[in-house]
Amino acid sequence: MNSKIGHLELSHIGMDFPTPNGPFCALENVDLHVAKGEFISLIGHSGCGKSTVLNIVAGLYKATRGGVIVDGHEVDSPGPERAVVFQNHSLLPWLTVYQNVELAVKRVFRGKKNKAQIREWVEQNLEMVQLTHARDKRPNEISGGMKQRVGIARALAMQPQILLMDEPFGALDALTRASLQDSLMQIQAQLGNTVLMVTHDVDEAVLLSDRVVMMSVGPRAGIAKVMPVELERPRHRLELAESPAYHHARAEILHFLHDGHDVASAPAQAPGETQRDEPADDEPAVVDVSATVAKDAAPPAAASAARVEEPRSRIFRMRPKKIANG
Ligand SMILES: Nc1ncnc2c1ncn2[C@@H]1O[C@H](COP(=O)(O)OP(=O)(O)OP(=O)(O)O)[C@@H](O)[C@H]1O
Repeated sequence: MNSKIGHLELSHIGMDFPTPNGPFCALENVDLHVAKGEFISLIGHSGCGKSTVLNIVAGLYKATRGGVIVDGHEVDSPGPERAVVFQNHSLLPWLTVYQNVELAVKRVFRGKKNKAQIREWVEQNLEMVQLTHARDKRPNEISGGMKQRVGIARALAMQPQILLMDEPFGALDALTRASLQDSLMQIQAQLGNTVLMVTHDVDEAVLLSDRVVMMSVGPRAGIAKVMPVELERPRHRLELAESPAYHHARAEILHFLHDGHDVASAPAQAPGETQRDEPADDEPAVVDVSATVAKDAAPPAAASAARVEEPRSRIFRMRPKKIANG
């Protein structure tokens, strides 16, 4: 990998989604500079626009305003320098573990690696996520954690300068999640990829990130706060459980989420736009509130996963979004 590349810039990004009631402004003025090799987590209440930001950076969505710049060049479509890992691992079910990784490697390195080099590279990446023993199994024969490791191996095998992860460990049990988080920290330390990860997990954000980017609640969501995580690397979760700096960082995020950063922080509605913080008559409203975040705001002594499921403040979500397939 070229060690000088991987700088990512989100410049004044705005995103309007068309809806039957007019455009819905999901994001407004999202600005972020990510240095090469930096690990950034995006955190915020459900529906605030985290995945939209990630999909725009991946080139799966095109921003309505502003744009994404990678190493000085604007990008608005997917590219091999930006690999995506989704929560649902999106493997091809008829291919083996080996073949799923091989397919991506062949696409990226066609004409640059010969057959033997491709084989060696696929094997090396499977070894990195400790899946050599399962190389000939198909996705339906392996566990969720293993599938997610295949997705990570496949993404890393493309040698992306930028790794984009949308809740990559969200569907896994706590032990598998912890083990994959540790592997990711080791791999990233080794390869120096720039990482942008969406998560709901406060502990995960603090453990893995150099900076945690906290988003306001939409519509017109944006970056409300950026918190540097000043914990030395390599990081070890058991040692962090004793670290006041770790608990301080964790508490800062929990307070941010608990305090709610919603429409109050949004500018006035633009002419011709439909305000979408109230549901249309035909739209099922997901209303929540309450205790879930408050529960997480308890003293973090256990240092276990604190997932923020729903906002404290009353919000309405739009109808189910389309799923982006990478
Ligand atoms: N394709 C789409 N069409 C219309 N609205 C969309 C679309 N995709 C997302 N939205 C809306 O944009 C807002 C941001 O959605 P997004 O999925 O980015 O939020 P999120 O923070 O990732 O949510 P979660 O944490 O629940 O996954 C939401 O109100 C959502 O309903």
